[in-house]
Amino acid sequence: MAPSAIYDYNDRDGQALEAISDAVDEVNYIKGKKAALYDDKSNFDSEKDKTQFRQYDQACDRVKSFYREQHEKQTVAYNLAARNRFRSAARARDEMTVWEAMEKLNTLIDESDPDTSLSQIQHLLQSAEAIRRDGKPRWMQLTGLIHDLGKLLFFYDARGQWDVVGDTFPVGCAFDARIIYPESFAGNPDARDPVYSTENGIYEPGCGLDNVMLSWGHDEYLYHVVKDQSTLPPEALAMIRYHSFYSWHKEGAYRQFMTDKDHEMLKAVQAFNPYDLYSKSDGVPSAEELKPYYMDLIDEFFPQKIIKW
Ligand SMILES: O[C@H]1[C@H](O)[C@@H](O)[C@H](O)[C@@H](O)[C@H]1O
Ligand SMILES: [Fe+2]
Ligand SMILES: [Fe+2]
Repeated sequence: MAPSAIYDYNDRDGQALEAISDAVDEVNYIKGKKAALYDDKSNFDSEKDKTQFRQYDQACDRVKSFYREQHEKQTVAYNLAARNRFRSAARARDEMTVWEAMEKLNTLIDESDPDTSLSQIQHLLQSAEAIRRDGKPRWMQLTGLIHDLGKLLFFYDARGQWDVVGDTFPVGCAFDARIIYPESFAGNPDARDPVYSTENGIYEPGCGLDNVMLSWGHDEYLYHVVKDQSTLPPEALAMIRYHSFYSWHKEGAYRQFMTDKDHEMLKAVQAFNPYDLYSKSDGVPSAEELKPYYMDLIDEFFPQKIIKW
């Protein structure tokens, strides 16, 4: 389908189709959500083949030097300090609506991303629209819309992009070889620490991902914001918190730390991932046209409207 056709339902027959899509959501809820959530016959209209995404060996120098810096600086010491700063900073850093946050984020160009040079608002709308197009529940559409809003951290309390964007990985245990550019961890002092460099490091097998410290960035930050201020379900929180943890959700690393609940959440994160990744080659959505639909969706799950960031 040509990109222009994808957004047809926003034009002439928009209202009728919106009613149908609402009804489909309703049914999905009643049916117990999961069947609709976890089927993976995705029907993306990408011009780009799926194998052409995340080709880090062919990525430009900007991406490579981003990851060198991130892998050298994300240490246990840094992660404890970042979490302390986050907790002690008198909330809030800022107060604004979700839509205002999307607009604020729009000036950031993500240096870690080899697959898109679009603005963040466009990436968020592409993800949400791909989820909506597949008839997924409203909470999941909203999750697509907001999943990268944690990148706002860049404007508040960041040392650079290296502690905001990019893939995440656990600190405090050995860096797995399935993380992209694993060789760049040689410059991280934790790789030579007698405890942090062991397979389980400071963790116990089966301790649960809740207890594993993932490299600080947009996922963890937004998870806390959304957990406290929205009515989104646990699957949505997991999609937000773990969407950048590719060595885990895509490559199968760090499975020894998981609990039964983490296995459930893994399915949700994996169901979300194609919408985040492959929608990057979809047509560019019109923020103005889509705004009314998503404003309603935001109101549904963020009761107090003005969010503390
Ligand atoms: O470059 C991207 C980008 O920063 C995304 O927001 C993040 O979720 C991905 O894991 C990463 O590969
Ligand atoms: Fe992200
Ligand atoms: Fe994303």
